This record gives sequence, structure tokens and C-alpha cells, in this order.
Amino acid sequence: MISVTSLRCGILDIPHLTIPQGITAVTGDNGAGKTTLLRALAGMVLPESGTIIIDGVPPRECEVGCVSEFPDRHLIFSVVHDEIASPLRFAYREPAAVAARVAEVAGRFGITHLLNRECRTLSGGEKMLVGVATALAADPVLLVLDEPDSHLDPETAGELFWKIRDSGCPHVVWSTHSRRIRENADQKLVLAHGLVEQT
Ligand SMILES: Nc1ncnc2c1ncn2[C@@H]1O[C@H](COP(=O)(O)OP(=O)(O)OP(=O)(O)O)[C@@H](O)[C@H]1O
Repeated sequence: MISVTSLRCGILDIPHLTIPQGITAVTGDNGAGKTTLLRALAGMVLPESGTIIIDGVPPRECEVGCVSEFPDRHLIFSVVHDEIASPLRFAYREPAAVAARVAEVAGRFGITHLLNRECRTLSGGEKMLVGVATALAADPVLLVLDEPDSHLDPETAGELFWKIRDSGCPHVVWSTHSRRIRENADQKLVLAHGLVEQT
């Protein structure tokens, strides 16, 4: 469970929020605070006050995978294989285990044929799939996705939803403008001017 208490972070003012495990769709108008919430949950920004606890620990003490709205910003390595391997290599996993896990996540997201490509040559949608595979490679407890579907055709976005659901990641917080993804999500959060409504 994700527990948010007395959170003040930029535009966000959330007295109390609990998010059970599953896929949580976050929607709201432009500027409502979706990205700010995702960044706070991921530990990328520290709140001015309040606490966030993810399955018993703060965000910066657990494995979190992030995919930003702009895929070019989160691809660091030249070649796709190295990009997906990076969180595992940073965690000093054995090379054989890294190779096996890269093959597994690439297969899951249908990007095995891209493994030897240079990231800069990929389409926006391909970059997004590589970003999701990279974010999930190290088995995060939380995956935050900032509008990944805005780069994907509806069919690929729909498939991505079920592949992420099957990944076993306990918490997925997904900012989206897609009605279909919102309808399929386990929980829905609607943000309006930094205030949150949960359904
Ligand atoms: N670093 C920052 N400094 C000052 N204001 C910020 C900063 N980051 C975000 N904001 C402001 O906080 C508000 C919420 O921004 P945020 O990016 O979280 O909204 P959003 O719901 O993700 O919007 P969009 O759908 O347009 O991407 C906006 O008014 C934005 O201008």
C-alpha cells in the first residue's frame, strides 16, 4: 500500500491518501499536478512537508521505475540492450543474470528485434517501450508512468496496459488522458488544482 499523509509538494495539497496495490490511473486537467504527484511518489522531488510511505518505506529506500512523458530524456545509453541492462548493472547483478533479464523483458514488450539498435534511431513509441522495459528490468516495487500512451497508437497502448499488469509490479501509478486505460485501472485518482479525488 502507498500511504500519503499531510503532503504539501508544489501545487499538491493532499491531507490523506492510500493507494492499494494494482494499477492506479491518474487524470486531471493540464497543470493539475499529475507529474508533481508522480515525481513525489518516485522520490524525484522531496515534499515541503508530509510523508509518503510505499509498502513500509519512503520512496528513496525502495526500487522505483520511472518513465517520463518525454522518452528522449530518460534514454541514457547508446544501444537499447545497454539501456535495458543499466538498472541491473548499477545493482551489480551477475552478467549472465543481466543478459537473461534483458532478454525476458524485451520479449515481454515485443522489442527483442530492437536490442542492437541505437536508441537515437528509434521512433517515439519504440523509445517509450524501451523506457518501460528498462524501468521494469530491476523489478521495482513502484512503476510511475507519465503519459506513456501519448506516444503510442491505441492498440499498442492497450497491449502495454496488459503487459504491465502481467509484469507483477505491485504498484503502478499511470498518468493518462486515455479513457480506456482509466476504465481498466484498478483505482482512479483525479487531480484538480493539486487536490485529489479517489474513486
Ligand atoms: N519546478 C516547478 N517550479 C514551479 N512550478 C512548477 C514546477 N513544476 C511544476 N510546476 C507547476 O505546478 C503545476 C502542476 O504541474 P504538473 O506538471 O504537475 O501538472 P500536470 O497535471 O502534470 O500537467 P500537464 O497535464 O500539463 O502535464 C503547474 O502549474 C506547473 O506550472
